[in-house]
Amino acid sequence: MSYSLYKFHRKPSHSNLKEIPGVSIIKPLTGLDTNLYENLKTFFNLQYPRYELLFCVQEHDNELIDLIERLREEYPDVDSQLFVGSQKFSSGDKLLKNDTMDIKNPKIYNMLPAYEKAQYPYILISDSGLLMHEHTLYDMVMCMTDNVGLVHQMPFTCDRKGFAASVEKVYFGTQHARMYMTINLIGINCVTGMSCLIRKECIDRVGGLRAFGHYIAEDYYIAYEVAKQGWKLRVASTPAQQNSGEYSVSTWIDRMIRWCKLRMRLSPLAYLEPLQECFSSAILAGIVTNYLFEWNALVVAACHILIWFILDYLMLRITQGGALPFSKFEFAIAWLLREFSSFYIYFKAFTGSSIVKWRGKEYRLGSGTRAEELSSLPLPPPAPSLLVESSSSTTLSSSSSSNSTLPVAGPHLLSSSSSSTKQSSQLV
Ligand SMILES: CCCCCCCC/C=C\CCCCCCCC(=O)N[C@@H](CO)[C@H](O)/C=C/CCCCCCCCCCCCC
Ligand SMILES: O=c1ccn([C@@H]2O[C@H](COP(=O)(O)OP(=O)(O)O[C@H]3OC[C@@H](O)[C@H](O)[C@H]3O)[C@@H](O)[C@H]2O)c(=O)[nH]1
Repeated sequence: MSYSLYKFHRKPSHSNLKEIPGVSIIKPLTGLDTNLYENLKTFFNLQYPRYELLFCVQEHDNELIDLIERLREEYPDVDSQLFVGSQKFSSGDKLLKNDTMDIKNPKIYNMLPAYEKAQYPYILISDSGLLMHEHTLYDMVMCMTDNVGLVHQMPFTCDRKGFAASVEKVYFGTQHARMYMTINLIGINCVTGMSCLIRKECIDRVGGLRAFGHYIAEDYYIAYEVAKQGWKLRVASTPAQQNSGEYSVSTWIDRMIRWCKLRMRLSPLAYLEPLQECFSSAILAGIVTNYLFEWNALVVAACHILIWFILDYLMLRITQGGALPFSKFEFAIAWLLREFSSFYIYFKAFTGSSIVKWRGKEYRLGSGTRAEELSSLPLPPPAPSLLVESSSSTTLSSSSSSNSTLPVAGPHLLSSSSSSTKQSSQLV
């Protein structure tokens, strides 16, 4: 709690904006979410001197493309490009079908062409459901001091209507925030890839984003690699504002089961997670104090739960940085539901199959979240080349990939060499 209080919602230090490096913001998109227009719009309004927006549409979707085009027309001064999935890999490119066959992570697959085109030294991987405050990019860059290689936002949520939104906010602002901040405070890699500002050189050094394509938990491996190269990982001063329009308690539970399955394969410590929940630790505290001091176990457990509940409320207020959008009564109900549903989530993750469903596709998780897809990714078509639509013109580009060595199983990556060249020419 103290670390969050120290970390969050602080004003960034002032510095000479001209010295700030450019940022290539990669937005992997899969579908038309209710809030997508509103969310993407915030990226065109960022108060930052030099950035480009690289939109990646996984599969051809006219409505989604129209929405992005509308925004790009509204903001002609913002440098942006659109990469459409079905047109991105071609026989004409050096990034050939065979080179992409080993990429199982669909988010990585989707982002590849944008990464190849990114022109700035920093890249920001930013998930589709995020809304960004106009100063957040600047704040994140300010956190990227000389020894820092990756700045990540702790996942949190915007204020949205409905009980499901309250449950999500309570989860991300209490249990998740507590663990996320604690683990980061003690310097262990705990990075969620929802909103990550990364020095591009760190990724280039291992052959580009494709080097992480084997794993579903690409975020963990990216952070692992950055740290291995001697850089520090830092939590940003503002939490990520998830603002997806499609949410419900069951969607949240399914997502948490998927995340838990990932963590189980990243660290055996994940199996101890149930022990750090309020009710299980209350039972343990009751038993232990009864054994040691003969205290009344029920009273100890009740006090434990009450104190925990109050501290969780404070933690949520700290993460929110202001008033909550629901009453204390609603907080209590959402908190109880969150606490009890956690055991269901652990049970399903620990005892369920190794298959996870992500955006309609299924993947079998192997060791270290190494993935084997059960429903295939869209294969590269025999089209002439990679189509890139830029804000000023439409260009035909050929991109190249590296001859990188890909990560090995388990939470370790092998360093590899990389070489990449880029060319582009006007479309006639
Ligand atoms: C007696 C109590 C023992 C408590 C042991 C607690 C072990 C906790 C382990 C993990 C909790 C992490 C929760 C953070 C949220 C991560 C969200 C997430 O799942 N994100 C995934 C999807 O984006 C992502 O791929 C994973 C990222 C990081 C996973 C980190 C796993 C290693 C954790 C090792 C922790 C040791 C902590 C010990 C200290 C308190
Ligand atoms: O098939 C897919 C799935 C997802 N994505 C993109 O990946 C991003 C995250 O997807 P979701 O919002 O569905 O999933 P999550 O929030 O659970 O992802 C999170 O957990 C898993 C990690 O690997 C991700 O880095 C992290 O963002 C979105 O921008 C989405 O559009 C793809 O581009 N293709």
